[in-house]
Amino acid sequence: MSAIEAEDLRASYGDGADAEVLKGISTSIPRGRLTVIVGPNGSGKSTLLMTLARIMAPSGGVVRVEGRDSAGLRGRELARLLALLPQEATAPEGIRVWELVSRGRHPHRGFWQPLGAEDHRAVEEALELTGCRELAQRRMVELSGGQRQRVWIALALAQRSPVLLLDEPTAHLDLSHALDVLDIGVRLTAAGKTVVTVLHDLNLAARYADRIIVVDGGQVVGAGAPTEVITPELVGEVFGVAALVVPDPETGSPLVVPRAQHGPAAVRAAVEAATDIGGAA
Ligand SMILES: Nc1ncnc2c1ncn2[C@@H]1O[C@H](COP(=O)(O)OP(=O)(O)OP(=O)(O)O)[C@@H](O)[C@H]1O
Repeated sequence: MSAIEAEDLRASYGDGADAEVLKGISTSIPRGRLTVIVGPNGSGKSTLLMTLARIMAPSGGVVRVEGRDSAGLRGRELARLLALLPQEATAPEGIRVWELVSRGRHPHRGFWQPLGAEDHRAVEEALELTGCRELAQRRMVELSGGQRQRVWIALALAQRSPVLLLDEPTAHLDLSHALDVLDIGVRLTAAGKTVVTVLHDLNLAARYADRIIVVDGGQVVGAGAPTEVITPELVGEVFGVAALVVPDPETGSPLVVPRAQHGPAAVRAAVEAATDIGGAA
């Protein structure tokens, strides 16, 4: 069964046909798998996640989370099923890491209710999984961009919802930490959770995804296993980049290699050709 199903999902940031950003998305997110959403800047990926999480109300269509129509769920009920790490989260001024991560426990208790033993365990586990234990007493403002990002992931994990939506969780992370975050995603799916993440790096997407969903112009233009979806045609049509797609020699997952017509040699040749033309004129 699917963890999430969207049917003809629509969303707008204003009135009028031009304002529609999601233009009838129908897709399913398999339970217990890692699904990666890719697509060009501005294609609607964040809007899709926010609409699935009901941070943003859809203008049409249906979202079912764990079989339940999300429109009929109260905020706290939905938060117990699904956690969203938005692209740009802002921490309250002066807050320390432990306290911020503990806020992930709000859906499980009254706002003013003190944390119980289970809440403490969930926070500690989330800090451990994200390698943030040693940061627990630091203030968010003192951390590097990458450290902060891991704390935000810990906050989403502390919610202990079966479905986790992560909007570009590897932004600001160096390669090693990006791989760590995606490895956490795999570990979570091995434990039965459903993870959906937006990524820009097609090679990491292809390596980690059980399923890739490609969004372009507010519509799903491809979905399936990485080897089915990541093709030179798709990379050309959706991202406007001429590329070779070759199998990773170790894992077999598709590797996207931009063609030699992009890159310094090609740019220098073009500049030289333009200068020659200029000189001849
Ligand atoms: N608050 C807003 N008000 C008006 N338009 C918005 C708002 N947020 C996003 N948009 C527009 O909606 C479209 C989709 O934006 P969205 O952030 O969902 O794209 P994205 O695929 O996540 O982009 P990126 O890869 O750059 O993060 C874009 O055209 C964007 O300009």
